[in-house]
Amino acid sequence: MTTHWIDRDLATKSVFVPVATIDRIIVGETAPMRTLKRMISAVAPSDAAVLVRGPTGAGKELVAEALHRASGRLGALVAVNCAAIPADLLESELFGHEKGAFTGAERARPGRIEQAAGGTLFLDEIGDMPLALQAKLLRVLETRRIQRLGGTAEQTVDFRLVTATHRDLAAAVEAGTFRADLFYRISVFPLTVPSLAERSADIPLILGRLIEDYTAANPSAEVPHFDLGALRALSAHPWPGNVRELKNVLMRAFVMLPGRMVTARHVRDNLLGMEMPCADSAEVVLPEPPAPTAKGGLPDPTQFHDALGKLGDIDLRGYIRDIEVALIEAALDTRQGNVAQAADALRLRRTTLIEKMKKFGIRRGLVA
Ligand SMILES: Nc1ncnc2c1ncn2[C@@H]1O[C@H](COP(=O)(O)OP(=O)(O)OP(=O)(O)O)[C@@H](O)[C@H]1O
Repeated sequence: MTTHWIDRDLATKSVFVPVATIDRIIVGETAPMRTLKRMISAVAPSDAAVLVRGPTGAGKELVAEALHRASGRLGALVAVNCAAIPADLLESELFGHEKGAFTGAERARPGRIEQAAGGTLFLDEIGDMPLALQAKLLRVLETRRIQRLGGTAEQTVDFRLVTATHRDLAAAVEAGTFRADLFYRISVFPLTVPSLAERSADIPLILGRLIEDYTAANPSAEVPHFDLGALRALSAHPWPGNVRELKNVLMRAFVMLPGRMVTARHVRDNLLGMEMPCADSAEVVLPEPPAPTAKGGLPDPTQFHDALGKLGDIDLRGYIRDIEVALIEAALDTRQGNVAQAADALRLRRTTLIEKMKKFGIRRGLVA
């Protein structure tokens, strides 16, 4: 950690907030994500300006949300995407305007900076802010005072600034498109969100959270189940669009493979390659039972010794989950969706089976 991060605000106000608060917002347990969350926890309670860097779709906005929620600030989190608003409108969007300030300003309107009073102002894509506006923002950061367009009175505003960019701002300073003084002002505490490829071991966890979010918003959606091979294929993908791209892949799985077992081939051909899955594979694909078998057709557990020798490693929890899902679905299929009979067949209590079905998103036989 370099000392230029330690400014007065940070030194006097920083208290670590529990990482649990941040864990609820940002999913990820790999080393770079744990480090990022510890840094968020350390800086959140201070007033230090945070610059969030990272590739597109990696979760920079989520970091801003985590910083705000963990800050204890009672005001709102106000987000402005500097790249999405035309340059000539950005100034009035940020500073607000008085009635008659320009043609069409029929009413006075507070700006986004005012709206962030007592809270956090999140300026996304700050690297796209026009130079003239950069000078005005710098003045606000130095004086903590703003003036609406067409107004004469100044007012004091207390907000915490979080900015984000996928650009190399130091290079933009060199090129003369970003002010050096503003760069130092906004990057008191720089945070970097790693690309998804740098934390591919987090993909199953992130996928789980995205599925939860999707089913909360679409309760009747049938959840696709990713088998071990599918998870491996996802891990091998380079993810240029990061978590946003993973989210798109999952949306395709909900549309193309609802309630089905998703395999590595599905991932490569249908979800990343965008071919429609074959109609003849419309049924749930159960793993091939290897021979010789014990217990009336189920794989003999002694075979795992040989298999593991060849494989080298295995995601045990993922593999056991796939087996559980496949057996529960098979039991339900053969009992025409009757949960009580399927529970008997699996020697489970009915309530235990229902709990498992809810956990895995298996809806067959459950009353909505
Ligand atoms: N760790 C994560 N866990 C769950 N969802 C995530 C995670 N990271 C990102 N997402 C989701 O991925 C999507 C993209 O994230 P976000 O908008 O924060 O990225 P960004 O880096 O700000 O993108 P951009 O550079 O385009 O502004 C969002 O829907 C977000 O909720």
